[in-house]
Amino acid sequence: AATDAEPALTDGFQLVIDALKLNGIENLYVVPGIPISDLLRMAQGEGLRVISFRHEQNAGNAAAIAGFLTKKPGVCMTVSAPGFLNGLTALANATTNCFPMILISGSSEREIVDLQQGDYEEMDQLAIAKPLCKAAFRVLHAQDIGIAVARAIRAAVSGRPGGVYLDLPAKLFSQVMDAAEGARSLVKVVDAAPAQLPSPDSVARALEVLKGAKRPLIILGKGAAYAQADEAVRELVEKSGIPFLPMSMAKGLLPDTHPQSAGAARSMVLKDADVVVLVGARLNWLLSHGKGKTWGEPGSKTFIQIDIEPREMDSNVAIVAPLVGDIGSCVSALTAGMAKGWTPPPAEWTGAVSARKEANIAKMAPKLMSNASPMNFHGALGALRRVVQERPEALLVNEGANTLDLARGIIDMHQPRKRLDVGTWGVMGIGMGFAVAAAVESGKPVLAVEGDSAFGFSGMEVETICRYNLPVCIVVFNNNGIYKGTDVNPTGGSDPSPMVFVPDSRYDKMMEAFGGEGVNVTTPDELYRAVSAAMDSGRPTLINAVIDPNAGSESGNIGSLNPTSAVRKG
Ligand SMILES: Nc1ncnc2c1ncn2[C@@H]1O[C@H](COP(=O)(O)OP(=O)(O)O)[C@@H](O)[C@H]1O
Ligand SMILES: Cc1ncc(Cc2csc(CCOP(=O)(O)OP(=O)(O)O)c2C)c(N)n1
Ligand SMILES: [Mg+2]
Repeated sequence: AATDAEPALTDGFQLVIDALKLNGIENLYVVPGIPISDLLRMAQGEGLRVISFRHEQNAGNAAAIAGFLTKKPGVCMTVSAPGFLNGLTALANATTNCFPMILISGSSEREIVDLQQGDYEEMDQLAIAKPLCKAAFRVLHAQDIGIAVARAIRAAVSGRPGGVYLDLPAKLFSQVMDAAEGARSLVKVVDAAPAQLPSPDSVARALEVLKGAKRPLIILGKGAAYAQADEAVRELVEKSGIPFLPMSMAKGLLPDTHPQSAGAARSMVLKDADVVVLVGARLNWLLSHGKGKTWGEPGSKTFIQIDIEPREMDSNVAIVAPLVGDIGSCVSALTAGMAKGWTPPPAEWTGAVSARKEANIAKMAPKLMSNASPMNFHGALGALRRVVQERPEALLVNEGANTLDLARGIIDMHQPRKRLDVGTWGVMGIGMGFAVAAAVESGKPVLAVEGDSAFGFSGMEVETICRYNLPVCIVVFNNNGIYKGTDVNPTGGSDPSPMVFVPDSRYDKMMEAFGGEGVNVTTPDELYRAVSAAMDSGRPTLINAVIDPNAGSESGNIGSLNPTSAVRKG
């Protein structure tokens, strides 16, 4: 504090907190330890919400999905070296999925790292982070903290969002400077993610191509969900009359029950469409790279692509009408262009899509009514489908193989940004980090539908969920193993197959260990009632859903990606 003789002073601890608060950061997802424990105590004391995890990967995943949900960078803080490394998978996953997050890690002093003198948790973290994220910065002087935080925020959310690493050597925190000078060094970011308008020529070109379509299709990707341009997207779909196909985390942008949704006719529309409009969706492995039998006759497709990243165009196949800009600006420009004259797609196309969709829904319906016990995936997911339909506000977290692939098609979503899953990388372990941040950021109930293997990657965070008393209901689809629970050791030896777990285990007891609710269910009806009760109570709940170990298939729907040996028999 200031006295007449001495000017007021501030320090690195305070400047980091001030810089984050000045830029609207409210929540920190962390694992404490040297050199950030005091920083976290101070941050909490100054009104930031500090959510403390059991493993940095989960804190990082929480920050990443917080970024996806809020369009502000989620902030994860870790200790140096091992804590930093544990956060890297989440930082890389955020960058791959275009989620804005900032990983802030304490680190050793440069002079010790550069001479490799063996400090406590010594590592050249900045160099290691750089290839895995969108941008990486280090701060050596307290007066640079303000500009560094501003740079990190803008790097995370501008253009294609992604992960940013900010390296803070321990001695930075205790550096002292004049408080007034410190205040002047802070930077409040202006227009961090500016609208990026498409060129009029590119809009005209895209409209020309679209007008010539006989069987057009709109594919909505998680970029379209992230953009929060929901009304503009709805207008494009409904004004154009074009069928739409939502990618996993774009489900709910328009309800899956929307008359123009082609979700239940995915194979047909990908094969038969002639002009495809990609809206914030990459033509990567999830869309078979825009090639092969998924897409019908070679050369039978014309692609229009809306994306904020110009280099995404032609990544896999030629894009005849690239629209580079932000989703809202591009979609609104297209809709405005249609107002000057637009003919909806031929009824034979929209009719054929609807007919196929209705037929597929009718074929699936009886499977979802299955009351078999032990449950199969369809019966269990039929019950959860009803819960989500009755509770459209709830957020749904989903990971696993069969548990993921079947839930994606069976559980309809009714509102935007409610389905949060493994995304582009198909990474296991996002579950509990996503569930915590979904509850913290939205204040809404969260339903996490987890394969038993997937749950195991982040399961220790049930204690975190209990500690903050979060409204999270975890359903573990317990089929005793990875993909199935039936694999056996081919030698007949005492070791179990590497693909199976302790049979008939009770994950619900884990939640009870920390004061949450644990329930064991063996029928879809019991599952429906237990989840409904959990959502009503808002209490941390884990439901152990017993699934028939025979019910699954190897790797869910992507078994074809597995290499097979040509020389080994059987
Ligand atoms: N605000 C935005 N405006 C335009 N494009 C965006 C925006 N945010 C993200 N994107 C783009 O959206 C795309 C998301 O693609 P992807 O992650 O493959 O979605 P999905 O897996 O749902 O198909 C990325 O290429 C990214 O550059
Ligand atoms: C970080 C990481 N390590 C391993 C893997 C490989 C994998 C993909 S899916 C999966 C778990 C499937 O078993 P689960 O029980 O969850 O689901 P179900 O089919 O319903 O039984 C693994 C281990 C991935 N994707 N990421
Ligand atoms: Mg399993």
